[in-house]
Amino acid sequence: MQLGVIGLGRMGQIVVDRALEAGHDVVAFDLDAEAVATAADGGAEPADSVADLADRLGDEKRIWLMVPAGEAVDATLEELESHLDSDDVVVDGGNSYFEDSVRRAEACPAAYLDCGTSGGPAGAELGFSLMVGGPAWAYEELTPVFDAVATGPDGHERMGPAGAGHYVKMIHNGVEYALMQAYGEGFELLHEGRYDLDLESVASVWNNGAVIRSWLLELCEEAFREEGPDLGTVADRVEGGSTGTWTVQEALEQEVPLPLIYTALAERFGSRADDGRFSRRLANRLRYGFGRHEVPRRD
Ligand SMILES: NC(=O)C1=CN([C@@H]2O[C@H](COP(=O)(O)OP(=O)(O)OC[C@H]3O[C@@H](n4cnc5c(N)ncnc54)[C@H](O)[C@@H]3O)[C@@H](O)[C@H]2O)C=CC1
Ligand SMILES: O=C(CO)[C@H](O)[C@H](O)COP(=O)(O)O
Repeated sequence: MQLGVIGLGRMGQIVVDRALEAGHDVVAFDLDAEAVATAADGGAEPADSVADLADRLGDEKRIWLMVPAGEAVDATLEELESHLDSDDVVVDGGNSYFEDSVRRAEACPAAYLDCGTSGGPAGAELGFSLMVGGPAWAYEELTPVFDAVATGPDGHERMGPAGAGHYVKMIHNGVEYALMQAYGEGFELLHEGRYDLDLESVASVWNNGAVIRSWLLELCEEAFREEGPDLGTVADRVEGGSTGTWTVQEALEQEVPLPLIYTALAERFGSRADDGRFSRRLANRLRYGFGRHEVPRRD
């Protein structure tokens, strides 16, 4: 199959490489000419604009977007619009908000597949896990490409109509936040606790048969190995947060309690206070107010 890929960053380049490896023809475009050159070195046909990519694809276009969620997706779709008709299929493989995907599916002249993608750049060799929403015929049409980009036929599934793919991926990320928080808390107690433990070796033992073994735990083991048992210079600050925020917003709307995911998100936001948490500083001072407890003060 001939596939157009727009967005050739950490994730898009893997889509290109895996599609090429599986024998598909790829036409590639990115705003960054260097990224296009890298894709061309790997065997893709380079395009110098969205319109050029569309022209090179001919009839029955199959196009995979792997650009940052938000404005970049809308801008790309706007450029593509006049080149698309109802026989064409556009896949958005990024972390778009599911309601944006529903809106885009309604407006797009082509069939639109919202595809939640999990596995990250580290998933290049194994392949991704793909959660797809949109028309069944378009999903079936793109199945050879999904087989190539995912771990294989078991690594992708149609979740339902428009929005369902990105909805499932949003909640996947909420779970990711909670799992990261749980591992973080466990290792914090081990680190601060009463035994002098080698955290890399704890993670390694847990990864060998323990109930809580997982890829995230393998990444904990890697972090202790590469950064050292105290995590070296790694800062107390966690970026990102959009997908977790959407998950919590949806939970509030559906009145489904998600205390773990909410707490993980709140901890992430809390980590960004450059000047220390105001609430903790006030609690510190209040203990003096009611108990005359000593107030630890900063320099
Ligand atoms: N990095 C990760 O672990 C994962 C990322 N995703 C999602 O995949 C999408 C892409 O992520 P990454 O590859 O990590 O980002 P990235 O920042 O590495 O790459 C994005 C690429 O898109 C290009 N781009 C931006 N606007 C463009 C436009 N209008 N037209 C053409 N190219 C444009 C940029 O030049 C860049 O090369 C995002 O939605 C992200 O949330 C999904 C799963 C995992
Ligand atoms: O989707 C992912 C992993 O599954 C991406 O790594 C994403 O960027 C993480 O989300 P956030 O920025 O909200 O932490």
